[in-house]
Amino acid sequence: MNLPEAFINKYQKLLGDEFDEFLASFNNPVNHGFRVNPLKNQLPTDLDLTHPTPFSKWGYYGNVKGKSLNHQSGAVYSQEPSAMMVGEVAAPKPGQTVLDLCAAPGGKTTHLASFMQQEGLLVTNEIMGKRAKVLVENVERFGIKNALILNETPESIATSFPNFFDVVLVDAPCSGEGMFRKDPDAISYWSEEYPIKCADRQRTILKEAVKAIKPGGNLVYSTCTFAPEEDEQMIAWLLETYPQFEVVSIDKPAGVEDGRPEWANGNEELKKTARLFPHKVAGEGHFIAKLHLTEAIFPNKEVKKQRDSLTKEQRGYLNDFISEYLPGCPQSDFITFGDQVYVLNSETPDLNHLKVKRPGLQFGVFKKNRFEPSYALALTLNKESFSHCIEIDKEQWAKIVHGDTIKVENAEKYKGWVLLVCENQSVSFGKLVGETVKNYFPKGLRFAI
Ligand SMILES: C[S@@+](CC[C@H](N)C(=O)[O-])C[C@H]1O[C@@H](n2cnc3c(N)ncnc32)[C@H](O)[C@@H]1O
Repeated sequence: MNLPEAFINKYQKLLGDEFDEFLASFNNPVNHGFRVNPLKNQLPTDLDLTHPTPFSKWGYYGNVKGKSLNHQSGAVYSQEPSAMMVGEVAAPKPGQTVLDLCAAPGGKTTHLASFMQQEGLLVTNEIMGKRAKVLVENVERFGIKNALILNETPESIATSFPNFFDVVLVDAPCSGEGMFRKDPDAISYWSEEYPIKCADRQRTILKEAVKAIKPGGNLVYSTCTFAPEEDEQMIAWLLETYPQFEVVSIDKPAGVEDGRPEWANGNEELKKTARLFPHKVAGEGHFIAKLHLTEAIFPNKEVKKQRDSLTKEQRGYLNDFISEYLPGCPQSDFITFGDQVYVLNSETPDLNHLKVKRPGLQFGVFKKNRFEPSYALALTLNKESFSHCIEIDKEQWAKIVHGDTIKVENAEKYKGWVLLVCENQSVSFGKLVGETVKNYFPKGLRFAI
């Protein structure tokens, strides 16, 4: 691998005797990984689950194809193995308020949701419009019901959510040195000054992120770079600027190292942070810090709640659908954006002035005199929660994701919405007319096997 000379010189000085081993690791193969989805009631099929990663209880080494049932149904999420440690350090509890500030494509968001078990509010935000779209797709595929998805700046998040979250994750945009082996293109962006520029941006993001943490809450900061400017030095700056934070010790699996105080201001507390080096663990380079906010930094402001916004007529259509198809579904509040209807989480603040991609789980859409359930809803359900399910085989699944209609034999004498289930994973809604299942797999997501 062709690494920049300035990069080599920098780490030769910093790492000393360790440097040769570090450099050699760039020629080793990349480790691939995936996490299984505990929000689905079924483990994936056809996947080797005999090589767990040490970084997450849901993590395994191995490769998952994008055009596979396991990926499409959200049974798994492909993630670089050492990146799995970030969610594990954050480990939010069900019922908490959680912010993933720099979230796309959604690796950490789906991991945080795995801990939350659909309870509490997960605000997941991505500043770049195109990347926010991918975040939506991944949140929906994973079957997350409690996410509010935003496409905002950290400033506006801080304004709308003052002292609000129990857990804030800043998985910061960084110089990406830890990903050089996995994504050699990242090398072309690198220069000696790049980590310093990235550190400036990270400070700007963190100055906003701290405003959104509740006293008693935790901040998790992570990067995928080795650069001390973006890692230990960033935490040293944070502790000097906001003495209300204390560093929380991170449990480290074998090979994960302590942060290096000598690469910052010598503050021994920095040893509690974690460094993942590719010559020490089977994964790429990462840095993780966890900080506890002991008392408020900023005065408290009241946050207005978002209200249910269904008309009586819309409520009627929804109740009809729920009583026919979702008998055990608990009573929820809903919010409409145009014709689209979303489940409203009780913690959701007033959404005015925010660029909202999804105010909650997309439930469906009102069309003239009827209600049509969404693909996102289908992926949160299982055979037990929907009244009409049809089991399809892999061949039929391939037709569904391609956008074709399928025929089912011995369909019950029944017309209407059906949840299509393949190998115990919900894959889409369809509509049964005679023996034909009309395809409702979203046009924008269709693919050929
Ligand atoms: C390391 S990536 C996040 C990866 C993601 N957490 C995951 O696990 O899939 C950092 C993200 O920060 C976003 N970003 C870039 N500049 C930003 C800024 N000024 N403020 C907030 N986010 C920013 C990038 O678009 C990118 O999606």
